[in-house]
Formats: sequence, C-alpha cells, structure tokens
Amino acid sequence: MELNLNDLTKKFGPVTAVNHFSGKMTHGIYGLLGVNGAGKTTLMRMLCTLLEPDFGKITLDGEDIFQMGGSYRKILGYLPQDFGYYPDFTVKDYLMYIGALKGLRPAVAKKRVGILMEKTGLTKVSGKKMKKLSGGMKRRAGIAQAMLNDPKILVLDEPTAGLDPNERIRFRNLISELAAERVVLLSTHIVSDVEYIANEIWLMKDGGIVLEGTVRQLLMSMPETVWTCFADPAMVPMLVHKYKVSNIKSEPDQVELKIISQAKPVEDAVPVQASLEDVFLYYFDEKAGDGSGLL
Ligand SMILES: Nc1ncnc2c1ncn2[C@@H]1O[C@H](COP(=O)(O)OP(=O)(O)OP(=O)(O)O)[C@@H](O)[C@H]1O
Repeated sequence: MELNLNDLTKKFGPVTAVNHFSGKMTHGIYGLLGVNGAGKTTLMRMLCTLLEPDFGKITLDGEDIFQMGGSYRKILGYLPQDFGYYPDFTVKDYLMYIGALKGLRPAVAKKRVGILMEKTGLTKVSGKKMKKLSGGMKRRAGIAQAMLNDPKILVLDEPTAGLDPNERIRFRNLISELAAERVVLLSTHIVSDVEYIANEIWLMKDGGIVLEGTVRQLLMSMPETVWTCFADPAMVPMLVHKYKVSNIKSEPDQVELKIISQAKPVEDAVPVQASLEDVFLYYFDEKAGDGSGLL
C-alpha cells in the first residue's frame, strides 16, 4: 500500500493551514509532531476526505482518494481530537451504534465489538455509560470505534491528549500493537508519544514538513551540539537569553543546564548525546526565528 500526499495546500481565508505538504506512507506508524496550529488536524481531515485540499492530491496506490469515495472510507479509521460520543449510551451500545453507522452487519459488528473491547481493555466497563468513563477509557472507546471496520489506514489526532503518564504509556503500547499490517498516522505535540513507537517522524511547522525521518535520522540531523554544564543560579537568565536551553535542573547551590549550541557555551560544558526533545526544541523554539531552524 502506498499513500501519497502530494503538494497539499489548504487555506482558511488569510490563514494557510497546510502549505505545499508532501509525504509518503507505506507501512507502520508515522508520527506527525508539531506545535499547536502547525496544521496537523487540517492535514488529517484531508486524509480522511473530510476536507478537500485547495491544491495538491492524495492518492492510494495511484488512485485519487476523493474519487474512490466509499471504497476508501471502508478501509479508513479515524479518531478525531474531540470525538463525539453519546453520553448516555453504554460502551457496548455506543460501539454497536457506530458499527451500524459504518455499515457493518449486526453479527459482524457484535463480533468486532467483542474483540475490540477485549483488545482495548474495555470489556470490564462494557455496561458503563460513556459519560462515566475516565479520560483514558473514553480514548480507548475512541480508538475501538476507529478500529471497528478493521481499517488498513488509521488516523489518530492527538490520541493521548489529557491522559496521565501511565495511561499514555499503555495507550502508546496499544497503538503499537494495532499498527501491525496497517498504516497509522498519529499527531501529537508530545515528543515521547512518538519517540519510541513511530517508524518515521514528520516534524510539521507552519503547514509544511521541516524534517522527516527515523528517530535516528532526526538525531543525526541536529546541526548543533548539545551540552550539559553547571552554572551559578545568577548566570541562568543570561544563559537562557543567549542560548537554546532544553533543560534546567536546580541543585542546592548550582543549576544544571542542557544547552544547544554550536560553540561551547561555558568553560566546563560537556557534549552529550542529543535527544528527540532537543531536536524538537531546536526546530520549534521561538529563537529559531526565521523558521529555518537556524540560529
Ligand atoms: N475551519 C477553520 N477555519 C479557520 N481557520 C482554521 C480552521 N481550521 C484550522 N484553522 C487554522 O489553521 C491553522 C492550523 O490549524 P490546525 O487545527 O490544523 O493545527 P493543529 O496543528 O492541528 O493545531 P492543534 O495542535 O492546536 O490542534 C491554525 O491557524 C487554525 O487556526
């Protein structure tokens, strides 16, 4: 399978939400990483045929997805950022209802709902009303509804938003498990959501891709060095002003800083391995200024 996003552009009045975006997906998890307003949701809505691009094309194995219509939607699963659910429905009834909307025969829907509730850990709460579920459980129901038609393409818009760290890890593992034999596009602004599970990461800024590749490739692409050093607390404001500081940790008498800089920032600074968070900060921090990521 090959999904091609070819030179996509989408404008809302004067705002260019997606700007000549191109990318190719063949298998595994693609992590769409960007700050708020980068254009992630707009891109995903186009991929789900909910929005038509003003310019550019999306093709699945060479066929325009907007021409494919129902046959494309049949193999698509989508978890929107704010997914609508019926608060008074039980989990099971809600999933059965969505199954009916997706055109599944009742016997097939019943079987799929059972399998997915088991897989997503919802079996114990199947009789509970949706409105009584915790944030994490609601998200599980969201992913279960997206998986009802056993989609080949799964689009997840910020699926871990609002989850606590434990739930976030569990959810990450679940997505990883579901990704076998599928293409998954997962958007987030949290680096750790995709750092361990994405086969490829797309860093998105101002509607376009600024960098793409595996975690390793992204780390290798860092044109600057990451340093750690200790400084007197009084020096911290000057260092923060002058450099990109990716971490500050206060000790009793001194402060440990992680600094991204071409040159050694202070005398006793030691170079360390860059993390994906450093790469993210390098490209997205305000000090990147001109949008090219160059200081
Ligand atoms: N329907 C719309 N009408 C007008 N402007 C819109 C519309 N949808 C999105 N935008 C604008 O397009 C830009 C990209 O928005 P989008 O929601 O795609 O970004 P995002 O990366 O998903 O952000 P977030 O992480 O906050 O959800 C923003 O400036 C947003 O205000």
